Parts: sequence; C-alpha cells; structure tokens
Amino acid sequence: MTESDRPQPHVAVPLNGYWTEWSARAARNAAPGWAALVGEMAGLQDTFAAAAPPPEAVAEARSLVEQTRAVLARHEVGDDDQWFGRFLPAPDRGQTFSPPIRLTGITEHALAGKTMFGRFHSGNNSAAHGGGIALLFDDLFGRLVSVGDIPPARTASLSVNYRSVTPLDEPLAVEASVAEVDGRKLYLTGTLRHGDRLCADATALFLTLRPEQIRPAEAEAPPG
Ligand SMILES: CCCCCCCCCCCCCCCC(=O)SCCNC(=O)CCNC(=O)[C@H](O)C(C)(C)COP(=O)(O)OP(=O)(O)OC[C@H]1O[C@@H](n2cnc3c(N)ncnc32)[C@H](O)[C@@H]1OP(=O)(O)O
Repeated sequence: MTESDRPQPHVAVPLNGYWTEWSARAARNAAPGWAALVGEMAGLQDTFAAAAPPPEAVAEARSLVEQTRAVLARHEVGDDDQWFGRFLPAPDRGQTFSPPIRLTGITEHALAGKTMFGRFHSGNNSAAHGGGIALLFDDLFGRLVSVGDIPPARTASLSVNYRSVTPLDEPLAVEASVAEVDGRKLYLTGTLRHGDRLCADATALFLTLRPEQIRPAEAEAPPG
C-alpha cells in the first residue's frame, strides 16, 4: 500500500436540506451500536462469501443467523423509519449493499474518494462483479447530486465501460463530477482506478425530481 492509498479522513458532505433531515432523523432514532452492527454485517457478507465450511460449521452458522434474523424481525419498521442506508455522513452510509466510499475531496461539482471491493462483491477470478461496479458508480453519483442545494434526483440512465479488471481487497480511487446541467438534467461522469490503471469509467443522467415526485423527509415518527 502506498502512502496515497492509506485511508484518509472521511470528509463530511454538505448535504442539501432534504437529505440532511432524512439522515438526521435516522441518527436521532438509531440505537447506540447500530453503526457497529452495520460493520459486522458487512464483514459477515465478505466472510460468508469466502467460506467453505464443513457441515457442522454450516449448521452452527445457519442457526446463529436464524437467531439474529428472529431478533431483528421483532423490530421491523416501514422504510420511512428504517436506519439502514441513512447515515449519510458515514463512508458506508449505514448500509451493506454497496462498498463504503471514504470521501477525500468534495466540491459542489465533484467528489473524490477511496473504496475497496471485498469477497462479497466478487464476480470471478478475484475480479469485482460488473454489477457491483455499476452499483458503486450509482451510489457515488447519488452522493454527488446530494451535495449543496440540488433538489433530490434519481438515476435516469447509467452507462459503465469496464476498461480493465477491478481487483478485490485493493484500495481503489473513485472520482465523479458534474459534466453539465441542463434544467432538471444532470450529466455526470466518473472513474474507478487501481493505482494509475483505469478499471472503469461511467456516465450517468440524473433527473432532479419535480415537487410532486418527492416524498416528505421531515415527517417525524412517534418515538420508539
Ligand atoms: C456521504 C455523503 C452522502 C451524500 C448523500 C447521499 C444521499 C443518498 C445517497 C443515495 C445513493 C444512492 C443513489 C441511488 C440513486 C438511484 O439509484 S435512484 C433509483 C433508480 N432510478 C429510478 O428508480 C428512476 C426511475 N425513473 C423515474 O422515476 C423517472 O423516469 C424519472 C427518472 C424521475 C424521470 O421521469 P420524469 O420526471 O417524468 O421525466 P420526463 O418528464 O419523462 O423526462 C424529463 C426529461 O428527461 C429525459 N429523460 C428521461 N429519462 C431519460 C433517460 N433514461 N435517458 C435520457 N433522457 C431521459 C426526457 O427525454 C426529458 O427530456 P426533455 O424532453 O425535457 O428534453
């Protein structure tokens, strides 16, 4: 690992008002330890993907996971009230779907950061899955369009070019920027690199939502 690959402090994103409230509400309500549980779950995904356990270990692991599901299922809420994915200032956003992105530079029109794919996102032959790479770009672009005063936006189209193999368990650099704004249309570009090597680049069209397409984020749930 070179010096520039070492984890750098994560930069907090100046979020637009919609996402600020959406995220703050989860932070207000979340139980202590939730962020650590998210980290365990992400680690579990990678460990699970990498394991070839004997029958007794399969049975033990299955029983433990069943117990965990039963504990969590007793506290199921609707998606307006979930915490998963809503810790926007954190590199993993409090979710385990896409790899954490540790942001190292932010302007209103560009983001840069570091990420890494683990075994959970493996395609084959120690290469990251192409769908996982598209997911990474969608998440990165989603963060970019949430910076500053841009109203909430959704992906209308996403195109990825896979230029070379993306390795697992290696630090990767991501960059995204707003190439053009045309009314509600945000044209975005991004790159994923391993060292000096370009692994993938992407373009996307995000559309800011019309007011009637936005669900209110500020509706306060009853405590508990
Ligand atoms: C730590 C920091 C945290 C930061 C904070 C993070 C915040 C949180 C992070 C979340 C990170 C995850 C981010 C995931 C982001 C998703 O993945 S969003 C989910 C995936 N996307 C969707 O589900 C969208 C589904 N589609 C739709 O809802 C609708 O089609 C859309 C996109 C809203 C557009 O519908 P519409 O508003 O009715 O637009 P419409 O009037 O049809 O078209 C407007 C214009 O766009 C054009 N257009 C529409 N679609 C297209 C298209 N596909 N191609 C080309 N042109 C198009 C039209 O031709 C039209 O052009 P003009 O005629 O005006 O020139």
